[in-house]
Amino acid sequence: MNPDEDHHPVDREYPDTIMRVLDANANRAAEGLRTLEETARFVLNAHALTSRLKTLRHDLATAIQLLPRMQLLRARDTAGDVGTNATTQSEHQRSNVRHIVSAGTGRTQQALRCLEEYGKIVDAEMAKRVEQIRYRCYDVFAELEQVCVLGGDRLSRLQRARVYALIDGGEDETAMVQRIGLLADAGVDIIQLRDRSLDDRTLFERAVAGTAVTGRLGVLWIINDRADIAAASNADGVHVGQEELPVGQVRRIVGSQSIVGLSTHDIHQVREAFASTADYIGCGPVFPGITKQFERFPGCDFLCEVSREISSRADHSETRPAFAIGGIGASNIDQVVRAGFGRVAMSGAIAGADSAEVAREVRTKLETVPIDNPADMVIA
Ligand SMILES: Cc1ncc(COP(=O)(O)OP(=O)(O)O)c(N)n1
Ligand SMILES: Cc1nc(C(=O)O)sc1CCOP(=O)(O)O
Ligand SMILES: [Mg+2]
Repeated sequence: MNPDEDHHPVDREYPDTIMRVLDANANRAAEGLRTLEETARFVLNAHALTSRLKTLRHDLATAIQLLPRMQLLRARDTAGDVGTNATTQSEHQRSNVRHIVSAGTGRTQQALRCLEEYGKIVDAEMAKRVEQIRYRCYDVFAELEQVCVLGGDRLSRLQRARVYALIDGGEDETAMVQRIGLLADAGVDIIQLRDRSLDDRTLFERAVAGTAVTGRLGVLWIINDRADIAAASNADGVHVGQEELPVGQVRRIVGSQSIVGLSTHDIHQVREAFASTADYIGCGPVFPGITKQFERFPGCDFLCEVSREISSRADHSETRPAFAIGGIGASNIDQVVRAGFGRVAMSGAIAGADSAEVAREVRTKLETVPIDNPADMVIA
């Protein structure tokens, strides 16, 4: 349908008062949905939610087309609207993203209800469609608010993270928990459980124990390779490699509130990762190390390429935090820093008795590199 044409069977003129309510609330609902969609897209990186909000916005536009558009426009009288000056103090105050979301969801729901009630006078089909949209909004909005609290908190901690430690499951659970405590005290921001020697049940139990202790210590807890175990143990996220389950499928298992990390070994993989729903990338291997053997080392040249790629993208919502990985420790951290990296992941270097000193020394060097904090968002 050409939106400029008025296809409504205009066998009657509706009062301007009714048309003004419909016109104002159609605009209000569409604007509210767009605000929420932009939040899901640019602030929260919540791709599935973004597309659900977009579909709702399009369905609303289709329903509104059932109204006599010319009558709506003729009735519009913004200058004569006594409500335009009747603003409240709270309308001008949005201190954080969560605040924007709760204001947006509330406004949109109210506008949809008005559209539905007044729409019944003009077009019953339109009112019925809006009612369905309102019901769908309840679910999507509930999820959006949860992502804001949990996912938003995780993402903002990820944005600030510099030191990422990979650990195994230890001799037993107590030993692993002690190790986590020591690393957290040394300022490590993220800890990954990477242990391919444990059976699934033991890995799951270690993952659950890690979720509890890292939650208390304020450290992010990531499970290597296993989206199922990350989801079952309520970990903060999962890390996968290029030969493992694709990020989109991992996302289906862990949901939009979890962190998903992806390994990259060349600049094409980095660009692909930035176009995916991955929340961060590992870049390596930089140097030979004791944890894993490699045939090829993209090294510091690769890190320089990634740094250039990130700084060339003006819209930082199109990049992700990047952690250099592979053989990194106190002895070579200067080279990583010179390549422009302010974040690293380490395994072998933080496995010994001096792990806390290494973590602290590495962190001090990394802090000389500014890290982009794109949203710089306060999701309190
Ligand atoms: C932070 C981080 N970066 C890279 C990796 C490596 O993942 P992957 O390529 O899947 O190799 P494995 O660790 O599974 O052997 C990682 N685990 N963490
Ligand atoms: C598991 C792993 N993945 C890498 C990659 O480049 O993807 S490097 C690596 C080993 C990390 O341990 P260490 O710090 O002991 O070298
Ligand atoms: Mg892997």
